[in-house]
This record gives sequence, C-alpha cells and structure tokens, in this order.
Amino acid sequence: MNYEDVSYEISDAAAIITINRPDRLNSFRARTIEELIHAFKRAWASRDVAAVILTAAGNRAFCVGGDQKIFNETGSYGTSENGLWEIDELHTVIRNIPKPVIAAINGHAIGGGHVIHVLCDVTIAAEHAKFGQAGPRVASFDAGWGAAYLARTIGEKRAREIWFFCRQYTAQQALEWGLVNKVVPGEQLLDEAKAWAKDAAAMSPTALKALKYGFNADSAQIFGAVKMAAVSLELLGSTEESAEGKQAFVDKRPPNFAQFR
Ligand SMILES: CC(C)(COP(=O)(O)OP(=O)(O)OC[C@H]1O[C@@H](n2cnc3c(N)ncnc32)[C@H](O)[C@@H]1OP(=O)(O)O)[C@@H](O)C(=O)NCCC(=O)NCCSC(=O)CCC(=O)c1ccccc1C(=O)O
Repeated sequence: MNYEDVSYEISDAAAIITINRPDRLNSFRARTIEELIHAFKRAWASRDVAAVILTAAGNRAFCVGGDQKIFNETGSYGTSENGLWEIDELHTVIRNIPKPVIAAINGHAIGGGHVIHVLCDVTIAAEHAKFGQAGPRVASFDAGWGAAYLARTIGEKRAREIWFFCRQYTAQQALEWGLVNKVVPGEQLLDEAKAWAKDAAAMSPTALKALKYGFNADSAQIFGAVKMAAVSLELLGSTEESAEGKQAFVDKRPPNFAQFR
C-alpha cells in the first residue's frame, strides 16, 4: 500500500508510525485510518519490530480527530481504498497487536486523536501537549472505548468531565490524572519514546504478548458497546444536528444545538 497520510520507519527494534497531515493538525480521514491499520499490521508481522511508537508530524498536534472540513464538504470522512470507514478496526488493532504501543504526543491530542492515545499501552507527552475530547461540540462522540475505557483509565468523574465539558488539559494535568505515563520537553520526546521501546525490546516477547492480552481481557466486554456506539454515531452523522456542528466548526462560530434538545 502506498502511504499518503502516514509514514513508517524502523529504528532499532521500534516501528515509528507517524501521522502526516500537519496542515490539518494531523486530523484523520478514512484513508489515514486505513493506512494506520496497514502500518500497525506491518509492525505486527515484522520480526524486526519489538514495539511501536505512534506519533505525528510537526510539533503542533498529535491528532485532532476526524477531519471536520472533509465531513462538512462530503458528509463523511472521505474514501479509502477498500471503501470502509474503519476507526473501530484501528482501535482493535492497537489493542490486539501483541507488542507494546507507545504514544508520543507532540501537541494537541483532541477528539478521535485523544481516543487513539488512550488506547495505546503507554503515553509519553511533550510538555506543550494538550489533551481533551471535542466531539459534543461538533455533534460527534465515541461512546465505546472513548467513554468506557477512558473511565477505566482515569475514573468515571474525570472521564465524564472530559466528555461533557470538552475542556483542554495540560500535559502536567494529564500526568496527575494517570492519563499519560511521562512528560518530557518537546525536543526529547522521540528519544524518550525510543528509549522505552528499547527497554521493551529486551523483554520476552511471549511474556509481553500474554500480559497485553491479559490486560485486555478485563475490558474486552466494552467491545459490544463499541459496535452499538458506531451504529448510533453513523445515524447521528446524517442529521441536521450533525450538519450544524460541522458547519459551525467551519464557520468558526459556536454551534446552535438548542433546537435539538
Ligand atoms: C485542536 C484545536 C484546539 C487547536 O486550536 P488552535 O491551535 O487555535 O488552532 P486552530 O486555528 O483551531 O486550527 C488550525 C487549523 O486546523 C484546522 N483544524 C483543526 N482541527 C481540525 C479538524 N478536526 N478537522 C479539520 N481541520 C481542523 C482549523 O480549522 C484551522 O484551519 P484554518 O484553515 O487555518 O482556519 C482546535 O483546532 C480544535 O478544537 N479543533 C477541532 C477538534 C475537533 O472538533 N475534532 C473532531 C472531534 S470528533 C472526531 O474526532 C470524530 C471521531 C470519530 O468519528 C469516531 C467514530 C467512531 C468511533 C470513534 C471515533 C473517535 O472519536 O475516534
């Protein structure tokens, strides 16, 4: 597969997968998701890879979720080679790849970009990184992993705060909440992630694989809600409420959702 939206390289025993749409703050479209899935499966299959580092181009954003401009223009997140919108499959592959996935957060991790980092095994953040959900502002949501797994990670009250009020949180706050594992100066981010990957590479791969699946077992029942949430989000996407959210984003004005209460 030819990558347009991501890059893939191997450094020592780490696969470095980089989201590469900096002009759209590394927001994703259907093609981005398809390429990310491909890159993760490539890392899964490779004996040269012991751990995956997921990061993004530039120092402004890790990923700010779905590309709202494309959605506003076309009513979807665009086309992929196989014709599918596979955000659920990306989440699944991050959970199921039997190697540690290290998110290296180089800026804003917002909306669907925040969900992706939450699902990574560990997160290292640059000092200037910002965290939060934004879906309810544009009539979107992830009521599957995005809600339930976030609550498992940081607790119900904090998860509900993040989703219901759509605020942004500093890297330091994220560290205090257990949302990230370590905060480093931006210029040290990739080296720090590589050092973690190097440490993981010294471990028994079978032990890491079994541990990852053991950790996953406890939250596996969330998957049922993931599919239900995807169906309801798809339905919301075809409504006037959704159109108002996306149009307001493009117009740079607050949405008027009052009529949909
Ligand atoms: C991230 C911001 C807080 C950054 O703010 P700031 O630094 O002031 O920069 P801006 O001037 O706002 O932005 C610069 C430039 O980038 C454009 N841009 C920003 N975000 C997006 C985006 N998401 N899509 C397209 N373009 C974007 C912005 O318009 C500017 O362009 P100019 O042309 O220069 O004006 C701030 O930008 C911000 O809050 N962004 C919006 C974040 C957002 O709403 N994200 C979408 C949330 S919904 C989502 O992610 C859907 C996910 C999903 O579909 C899903 C489905 C099923 C299961 C799970 C999921 C899932 O959630 O993963």
